Amino acid sequence: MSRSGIWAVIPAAGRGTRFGGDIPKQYLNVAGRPLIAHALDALLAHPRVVGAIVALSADDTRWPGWTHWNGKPVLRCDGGGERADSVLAALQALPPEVPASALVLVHDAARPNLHDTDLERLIAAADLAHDGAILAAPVRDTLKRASDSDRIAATEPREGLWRAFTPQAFRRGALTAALQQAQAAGIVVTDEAMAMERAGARPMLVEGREDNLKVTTSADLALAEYLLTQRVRT
Ligand SMILES: Nc1ccn([C@@H]2O[C@H](COP(=O)(O)OP(=O)(O)OP(=O)(O)O)[C@@H](O)[C@H]2O)c(=O)n1
Ligand SMILES: C[C@](O)(CO)[C@H](O)COP(=O)(O)O
Repeated sequence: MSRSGIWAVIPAAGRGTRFGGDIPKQYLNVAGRPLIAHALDALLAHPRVVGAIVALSADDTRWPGWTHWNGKPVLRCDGGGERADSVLAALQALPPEVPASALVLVHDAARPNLHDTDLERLIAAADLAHDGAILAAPVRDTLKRASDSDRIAATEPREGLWRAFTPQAFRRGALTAALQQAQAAGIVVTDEAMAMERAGARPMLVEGREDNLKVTTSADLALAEYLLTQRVRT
């Protein structure tokens, strides 16, 4: 399998409606920097990652205009209505010389606490896995299905269930085709693996750190601040 340069694809065109507030959460200051900066740092620190493309809202006025990070190119493109549309737009906006066989790492701008050890393990798995690989963690809590009145309707079996994180690593061509197929079918996929699964792939699950959190609501911010501040100190 190709071990060429890897491009990071960062969906950052969301509105942060669950988070609230006037500032899109990807630009909130966490541990002294915008949330998105932490994701760029983690991805572009890896020697195999040669550049990043960031999908932004067409009316984004806060993008600082970064064109390079850690000496590597940072491109931007317009995102879309759904996260999957933003990822597809970014894949299609990558430089044409990026081969279809090149690995891409799709990582949420809202996940600031990616560790280099997780990234290295994901890339090592994706190098060998024809169907790609994602960071994830086994479900460790008991899962309840709610009734329409927010009472427990049932307990769901958790054996074999995992929570998907990002980055998710796939070959550019295969992921582009899978996302196009899902879009054409009117299916809104919530992660890249879902599109690949629909196309018949069985991506590898790579167990990652539980603190690879996604900042979704304001309650997540304090934990993100703590985790990132601790990293700076250590
Ligand atoms: N149309 C969209 C929607 C989301 N995202 C990005 O996908 C990541 C994960 O999405 P989420 O956490 O849901 O962010 P938002 O969509 O902004 O949040 P909400 O659903 O609460 O509006 C974020 O980095 C977000 O910016 C994107 O690029 N394009
Ligand atoms: C891609 C993802 O982070 C994997 O868990 C998740 O599906 C994103 O969901 P969101 O609702 O778009 O934040």
